[in-house]
Amino acid sequence: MSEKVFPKDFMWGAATASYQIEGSPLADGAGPSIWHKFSHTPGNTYNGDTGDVADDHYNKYKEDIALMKDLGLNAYRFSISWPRIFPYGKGKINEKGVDFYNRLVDELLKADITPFVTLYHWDLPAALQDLGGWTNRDIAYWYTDYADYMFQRLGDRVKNWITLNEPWVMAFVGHFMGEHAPGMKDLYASFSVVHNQLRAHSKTVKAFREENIKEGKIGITLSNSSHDPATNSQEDKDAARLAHEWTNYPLFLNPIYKGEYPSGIKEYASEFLPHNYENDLEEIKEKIDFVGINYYSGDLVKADTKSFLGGKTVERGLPKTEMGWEIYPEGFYKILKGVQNEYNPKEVYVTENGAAFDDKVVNQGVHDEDRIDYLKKHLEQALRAIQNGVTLKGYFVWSLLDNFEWAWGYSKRFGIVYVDYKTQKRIIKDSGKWYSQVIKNNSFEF
Ligand SMILES: N=[N+]=NCCCCNC(=O)[C@@H]1[C@H]2[C@H](O)[C@@H](O)[C@H](O)[C@@H](CO)[C@@H]12
Repeated sequence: MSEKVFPKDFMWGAATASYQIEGSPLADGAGPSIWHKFSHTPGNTYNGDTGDVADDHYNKYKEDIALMKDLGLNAYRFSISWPRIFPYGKGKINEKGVDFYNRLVDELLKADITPFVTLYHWDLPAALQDLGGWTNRDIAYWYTDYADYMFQRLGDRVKNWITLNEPWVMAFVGHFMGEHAPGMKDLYASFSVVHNQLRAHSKTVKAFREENIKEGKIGITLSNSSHDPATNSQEDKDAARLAHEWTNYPLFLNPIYKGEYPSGIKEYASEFLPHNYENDLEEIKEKIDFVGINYYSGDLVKADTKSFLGGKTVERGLPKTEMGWEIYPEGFYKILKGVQNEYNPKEVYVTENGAAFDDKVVNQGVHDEDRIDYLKKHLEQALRAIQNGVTLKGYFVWSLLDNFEWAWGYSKRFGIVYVDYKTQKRIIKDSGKWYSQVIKNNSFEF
């Protein structure tokens, strides 16, 4: 393999999420999600932005799939909105909700685009939050019933499934920092949410195996930031390792692959884990087919007794994206290589990588050289990882379209396609044209 070309059959895609792009959150019998309620609660999002319209993808999906085809994508990662299927989370089924995803999948297959379906990308049915949401142990059953129903309805055409998107962010940003739905600030709740997501994930993997979906594969998508010690001191090294075990893939892959939480979590955070959590570990240890890795940035960690798990992040002084995240492509390699070394997964997919920049339309175009530079530098590290033994099979850029960036609303643009929210017009950015060339050449050099 030449040093700049990706393996033959490497998968090139783009990723999105239901609440961030679809709009029409309550259309055709759908129930409200916790993000519908959170964004409609004053003060929770920038400018009071909500997902009521977003990219209007619920109505414009055919146009957007034609865009994906123009770009030459051979895969597309999207999420299903649970409350469109089960408006109250369980019980009554909303056929019109199922019908939307049936039409979406059929249109993708017509365009020769492989669907990668995320079953949960944070939009929990609000009715389940009223019962405690992810802090209620019974959610493992409610979620598995929902997932199994989707396997039955779409499994004949959808072969690649992701159980959960970024369970760490949902657990801690949503239940400890309070900046995401459901807006809780309770460390004990956060660790219960970690544990119940793992229980739900593994029960669902078991149900998936029983559905016996021909050539079906199932995995999980995890958020990661590359944490390096601020100095060579033992305190900083220990703090960086703990930050890694807590916020990155080990918190979930250790239980899934090894049947136990990372040693640092057991040593320094066991008081926050649910009572008798050990009784669930055997069941959580359920084989998966691939690991999904999300990566955006890296940071330095400095020992700090006042911070949770004794470490605080400090900056390197590197250039930043519009999110204020430092651009650290080497960290991408470290995370990918680390997953392979520690768990040796059969397959790895980059399920999200991308950046927000201050995109402007100039002469009907968006000349986002900064995003091209970011993507190129990260793809170089992804190829380096493959050349060093990482079983990386595909890459999904975040995101296809500018979209609702959670608490930041529409103020941050991650798309390779610009969305004019006043007119809903799409404009392929220079980065989208560049990415289209990457796919055509299977290389970032052409
Ligand atoms: N470990 N750790 N990390 C904390 C760092 C979290 C950084 N933000 C993300 O990962 C979210 C992910 C989300 O899937 C998508 O829905 C968001 O739109 C993107 C962009 O924000 C990214």
